[in-house]
Amino acid sequence: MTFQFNFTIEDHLENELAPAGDGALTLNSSKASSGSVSRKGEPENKKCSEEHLGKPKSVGNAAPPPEADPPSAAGSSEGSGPHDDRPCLRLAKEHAVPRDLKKVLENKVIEMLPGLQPVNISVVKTTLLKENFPGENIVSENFSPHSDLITGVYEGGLKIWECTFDLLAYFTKANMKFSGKKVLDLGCGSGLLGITALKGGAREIHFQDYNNLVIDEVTLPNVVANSTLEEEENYVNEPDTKRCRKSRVAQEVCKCRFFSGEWSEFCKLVLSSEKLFVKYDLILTSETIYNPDYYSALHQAFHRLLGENGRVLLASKAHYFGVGGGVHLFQKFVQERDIFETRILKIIDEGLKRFLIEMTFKQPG
Ligand SMILES: C[S@@+](CC[C@H](N)C(=O)[O-])C[C@H]1O[C@@H](n2cnc3c(N)ncnc32)[C@H](O)[C@@H]1O
Repeated sequence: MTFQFNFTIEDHLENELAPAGDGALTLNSSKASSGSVSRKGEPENKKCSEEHLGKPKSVGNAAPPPEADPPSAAGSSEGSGPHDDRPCLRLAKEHAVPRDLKKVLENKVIEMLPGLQPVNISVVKTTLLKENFPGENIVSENFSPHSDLITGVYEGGLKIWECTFDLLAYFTKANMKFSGKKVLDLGCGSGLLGITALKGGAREIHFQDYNNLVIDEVTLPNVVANSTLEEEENYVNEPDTKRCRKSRVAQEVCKCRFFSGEWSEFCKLVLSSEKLFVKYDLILTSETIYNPDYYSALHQAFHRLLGENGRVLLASKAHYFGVGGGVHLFQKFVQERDIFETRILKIIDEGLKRFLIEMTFKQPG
């Protein structure tokens, strides 16, 4: 099985992209994957007030988040709780897949990702990353070079986070079956989890990321690139290779839908997009519980979108320094809501401690 993604984010972002004079440019990241957070700038499609954004997170501050009840979440149907303070709501939208799939890979360079992945992974480098950011206001000015994301502005999807590889390894080890399933890669970033499901024969795969840019520049190109490579491998000896390849790639990509936006907005969008929305059999999510302010929206998304016999596979670091979230806090949050059962599938105790967790409904049906 071969994977690809479309950039090595560190190459592009480690240098802290300076904001262009017009304020268009915007990204900042570092190799550290500790989940340190800074807040800067405002999302394009919805400017947020200070109250909505919540308290600034200081880099490297490992203090637990406040336990006192913050203001209740606007529009939340799950009631208030210790972490219902909702940050800015970036509106959700579905991204159209271009008819000409070749265009998606224009200016992208494909290369193998080095490392010890359980599967071969290659990378599509986005050479024009800087220039390709019109409109998405991810401002880097004064943003700490050690931050991986900016709360409410850029939520980290341009980087491939460690726990994605933990889940990929688990899929291989557990001989995970995707065939015929409807799958959501929630907080997808590079989209590797969803791509794996696609390759494994999933019936339908939805990819969601907070940022438009991530979907357009990273997730979608990766899906197309992986479908393309797969075709090249499979059909290399067949006579009418080209025609065959085209149609098969299109068929694969047709199984996928791409969304950006904040989780509760995403929920609203997908639930209203079809009269009888068929819920997901499987929700895959990696490194999405770093911020306790998002727990309500995340839990609500699981609750509203997971099929009654479905399961969530969640990968996370034990703790996210600087942001305050982590496995213990999230499990406590889930227990308090009493909707899901959680089960630890695996603990990875090398470097930063990490967990793979399964969530299922307590009372299916
Ligand atoms: C740290 S990144 C992880 C990306 C990817 N899953 C990985 O493991 O490489 C967190 C992801 O969750 C998404 N995310 C975080 N908070 C969100 C929110 N409140 N609403 C929607 N998406 C959010 C971001 O878009 C981002 O892709």
